[in-house]
Amino acid sequence: MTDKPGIVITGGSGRMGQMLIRTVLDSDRARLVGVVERAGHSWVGQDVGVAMGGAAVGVSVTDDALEAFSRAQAVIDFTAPEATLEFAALAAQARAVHVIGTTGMSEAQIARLEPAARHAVIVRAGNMSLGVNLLVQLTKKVAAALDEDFDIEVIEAHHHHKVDAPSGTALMLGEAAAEGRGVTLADVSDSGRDGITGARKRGDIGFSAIRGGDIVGEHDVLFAAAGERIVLRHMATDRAIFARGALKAALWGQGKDPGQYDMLDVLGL
Ligand SMILES: NC(=O)C1=CN([C@@H]2O[C@H](COP(=O)(O)OP(=O)(O)OC[C@H]3O[C@@H](n4cnc5c(N)ncnc54)[C@H](O)[C@@H]3O)[C@@H](O)[C@H]2O)C=CC1
Ligand SMILES: O=C(O)C1=N[C@H](C(=O)O)C[C@H](O)C1
Repeated sequence: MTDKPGIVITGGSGRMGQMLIRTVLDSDRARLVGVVERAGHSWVGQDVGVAMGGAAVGVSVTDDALEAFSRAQAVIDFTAPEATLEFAALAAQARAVHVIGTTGMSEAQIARLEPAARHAVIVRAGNMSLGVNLLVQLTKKVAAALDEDFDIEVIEAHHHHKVDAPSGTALMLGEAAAEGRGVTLADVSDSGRDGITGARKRGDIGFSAIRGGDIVGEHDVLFAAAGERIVLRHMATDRAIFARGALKAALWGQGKDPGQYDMLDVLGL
């Protein structure tokens, strides 16, 4: 027997899934007790170590999420919005901490997490890295210090597989800028510009998205005024930063009261 928390990874074959599996297997603070994939996925039924091209690790990939969650203390979930909502209900049923890295959730989908959070700990963040969460706080401070003479634009770049825009991180940075300015992001958000858009509106917070190649994730917060510009930048070069943050969140959540938390809570920022 061991008292190290047992962790289940959902979406195990994905870019983040595989990074999370390696991170948990390498950790001396947690155990990998399950890996979940979609029903019908070629990995289901295989040992996950073998499926990843290496030696067996004694954990079979399953499509039975509830059975896997019932053996775990935490579920780390970087999949897709509707899958994450299903997993939230099941993780709550199993009373497992649910760490959500999935982005692209609508406001309505986020609201649907609330019932699960009454029974279990949910830690959700569009970016689990220390650097980005620090950048969130810096963005809030700079936005609070500057007036609307400075146009704020969040510019993000990601790999060509990414399906959502603006990125979850860009939205976190936009929210931070809006909070610093004392406004509501929904009232001032300007994304997806194309065609004759008209001049930039004073006070708007803009979003620009680049998609290409294998870019892991880059985010600039630009404060542009007449005669000067400030740029706050984070560049991710390795997905391990997100996986390490997610595992930290899974461990931090043990024994916490049910509810919704984010990485600022986990990192104490
Ligand atoms: N919060 C953070 O720090 C980060 C968040 N992300 C987000 O994580 C998510 C996944 O990103 P990637 O790994 O690049 O995508 P991916 O497409 O490589 O992986 C997604 C995985 O989820 C699986 N999946 C989908 N529906 C499922 C279901 N119902 N049951 C079980 N598995 C299911 C897919 O089969 C796939 O293996 C995206 O929303 C991305 O934006 C990515 C990196 C960092
Ligand atoms: O899809 C990704 O890859 C990433 N998604 C997150 C986001 O939407 O911000 C975090 C990171 O930038 C990588």
